[in-house]
Amino acid sequence: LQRAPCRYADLHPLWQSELSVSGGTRQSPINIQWRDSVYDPHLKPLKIHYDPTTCLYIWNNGYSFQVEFDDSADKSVIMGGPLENHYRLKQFHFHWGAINEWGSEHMVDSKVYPAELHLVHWNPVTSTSFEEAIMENNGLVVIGVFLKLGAHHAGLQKLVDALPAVKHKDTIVEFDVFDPSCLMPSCPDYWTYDGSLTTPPLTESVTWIIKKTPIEVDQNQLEEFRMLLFTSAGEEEKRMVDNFRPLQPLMNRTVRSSFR
Ligand SMILES: COc1ccc2c(ccc[n+]2C(=O)c2ccc(S(N)(=O)=O)cc2)c1
Ligand SMILES: [Zn+2]
Repeated sequence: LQRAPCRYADLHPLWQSELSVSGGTRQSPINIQWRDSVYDPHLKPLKIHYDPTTCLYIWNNGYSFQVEFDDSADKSVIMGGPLENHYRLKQFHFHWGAINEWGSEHMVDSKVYPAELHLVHWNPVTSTSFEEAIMENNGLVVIGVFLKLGAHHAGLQKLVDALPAVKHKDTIVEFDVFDPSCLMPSCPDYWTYDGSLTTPPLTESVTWIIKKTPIEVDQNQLEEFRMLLFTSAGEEEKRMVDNFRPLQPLMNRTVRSSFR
């Protein structure tokens, strides 16, 4: 199913500036062709250790809602998989569509999901801060998890219940204890490839780890995402939907899989 015609003029200002990054050779998102991915037996299982007390707050940054974590120590970290060392969790956010027929950034054999979760981590060994890591070659690791329409997701509901408090751009609400591991599918299988941020500054600093198995969320939960606004209080309301970047060319890249 092709995506809705994506007229750049309709795009949120954030994306209007980027029709393509001049000279980009490893841009994201991409369509993962399962049969072209290469099984790599050297890929280790991904190890995730998130400390729920490092969760700080939720905020609406004008292109998604984002949950920020205290990344001042190695408390919420990932390691293993394709990674040389551990990476610290900085934030997670989502991308979604106006309707269930589209919304994810990555696709699998051209299959698009209604939403996609991104857990953003940075390399504290090669960088002293997230902001610095954004500019480093492999400064960031983003874990992508597809959301599909299905059963109610109890763990996600705690997030959904807080969304009305961050309806408008630049609003924030405290979010004390939350373990994002509850948003990970139990299946360990993933694809991995070298890519970029999918919003400006679009820097080519991301090792992507895309989980093969989606998590299930129900219709009401997706509709709560769609109640958020791109706009600040007092501005003419623009619903926060279709905050995904169009597919980017694979160019000279191979997608590796952790599974046969
Ligand atoms: C230097 O100025 C910056 C730096 C980073 C910014 C940003 C604006 C939005 C998101 N970020 C991000 O950190 C960011 C952007 C995209 C993604 S994504 N969708 O996971 O590729 C993750 C994180 C501006
Ligand atoms: Zn994202």
